[in-house]
Amino acid sequence: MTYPIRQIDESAWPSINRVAEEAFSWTPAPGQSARYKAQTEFDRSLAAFDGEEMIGHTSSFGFTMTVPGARVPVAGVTWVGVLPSHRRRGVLSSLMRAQLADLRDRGEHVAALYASESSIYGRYGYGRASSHLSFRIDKPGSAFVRDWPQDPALRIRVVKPADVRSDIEKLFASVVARRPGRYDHNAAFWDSVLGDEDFDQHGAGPLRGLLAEDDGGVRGYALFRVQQKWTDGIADGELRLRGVEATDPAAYALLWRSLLDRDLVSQVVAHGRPVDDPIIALLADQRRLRVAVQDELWVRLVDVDRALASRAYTTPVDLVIEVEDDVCPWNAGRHRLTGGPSGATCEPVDDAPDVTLPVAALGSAYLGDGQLDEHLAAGLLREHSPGALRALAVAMSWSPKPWCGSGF
Ligand SMILES: CC(=O)SCCNC(=O)CCNC(=O)[C@H](O)C(C)(C)COP(=O)(O)OP(=O)(O)OC[C@H]1O[C@@H](n2cnc3c(N)ncnc32)[C@H](O)[C@@H]1OP(=O)(O)O
Repeated sequence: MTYPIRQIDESAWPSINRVAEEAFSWTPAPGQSARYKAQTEFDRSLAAFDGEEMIGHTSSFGFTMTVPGARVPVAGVTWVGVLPSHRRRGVLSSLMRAQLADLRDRGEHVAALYASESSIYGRYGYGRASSHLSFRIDKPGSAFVRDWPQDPALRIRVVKPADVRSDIEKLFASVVARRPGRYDHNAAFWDSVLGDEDFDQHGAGPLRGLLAEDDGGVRGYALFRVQQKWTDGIADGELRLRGVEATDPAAYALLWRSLLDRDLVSQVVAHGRPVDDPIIALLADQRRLRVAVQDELWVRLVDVDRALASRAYTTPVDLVIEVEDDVCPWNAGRHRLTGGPSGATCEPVDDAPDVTLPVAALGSAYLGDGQLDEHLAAGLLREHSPGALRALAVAMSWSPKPWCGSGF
């Protein structure tokens, strides 16, 4: 049985909400549903119907995202859900195909998402494009290395985050282009983070903030909550990091030092941090960082030629890539990629291929995470010209490592 898919508008919000509440077993906090509605780009929303009943939904945000050497439009896919009554009947597959075709019609060539489960999106040509860390640092033993960067001009200011919104927005805008995977945050994003309407859901008090600044202005901020706790009469609080950004290493280090030194706190817990977070190098005893790694962004090249031509490459590259793509058949075939640090071209050709890759492998390498190396070592990719895959893997890798840091 197939279920028709239609673009929807704002009037469908109660149905979208219902699909999300049931699919995710989600109970919106007061005000949360209205906020999500305000963020939804209805002209980018598609739904599947069984008669009059909405049974599945997907949407996307129109982002500008940093990629190696450039900033490009990216569809940030979100709100994907299918009613429990209609699971495993191909509804998601139909929605994904319709969404990718729609993005192509709009002239958008890259899609990205955070997956609720990592086994879902590979079949639609998405590849794991970045990873992130969750970690806990116990305060005792959290000393920094002896030569950690310190700037006597810097000072810490305790703030209520909503009161310094423009400082926070400006600071974030100044760092967003530094690392692939980061996207511009609009007013609705900051409303949601700094408005802190659902703070009681976190069980750790309101959002708190610190600014690192000197006479010239703000050089960094940290956002966090603190869960108060006493164990056997001893202060045992937990500081939960929401975000920390800085323009320079000294400001970053000072913010972290202030978080780790907070009174009545025995540990700092952070989720969704970059795999090369400088805090790792700052800690003198790195075993104090109890860490877990997980997939973060999944990337899909909607239009292989335009996507590959939109980024820069670490080393010169000139290869014919044969792409396998049964979900977006317009991508299937051979493409010559010619490029280097200052840009690239990519065009369809009939020449003999140097490598054959599933489109998901290109998605996983797109932001520079070096995933092609892993796929190569795992024996998952085919090369026809010896050394071609290694050359492509090196060219597509990038420093710093990609990281998004803000789920959507
Ligand atoms: C970007 C985001 O929004 S991520 C959020 C995704 N949504 C959720 O996690 C909410 C809860 N889950 C759901 O709503 C649904 O189960 C969905 C959206 C994950 C799947 O929807 P369905 O309509 O059941 O998927 P559909 O029937 O099209 O399945 C297609 C294929 O994916 C597989 N699949 C579906 N869900 C999952 C899953 N959670 N894990 C692994 N495989 C899955 C199916 O087995 C099927 O495999 P096949 O192609 O080999 O036959």
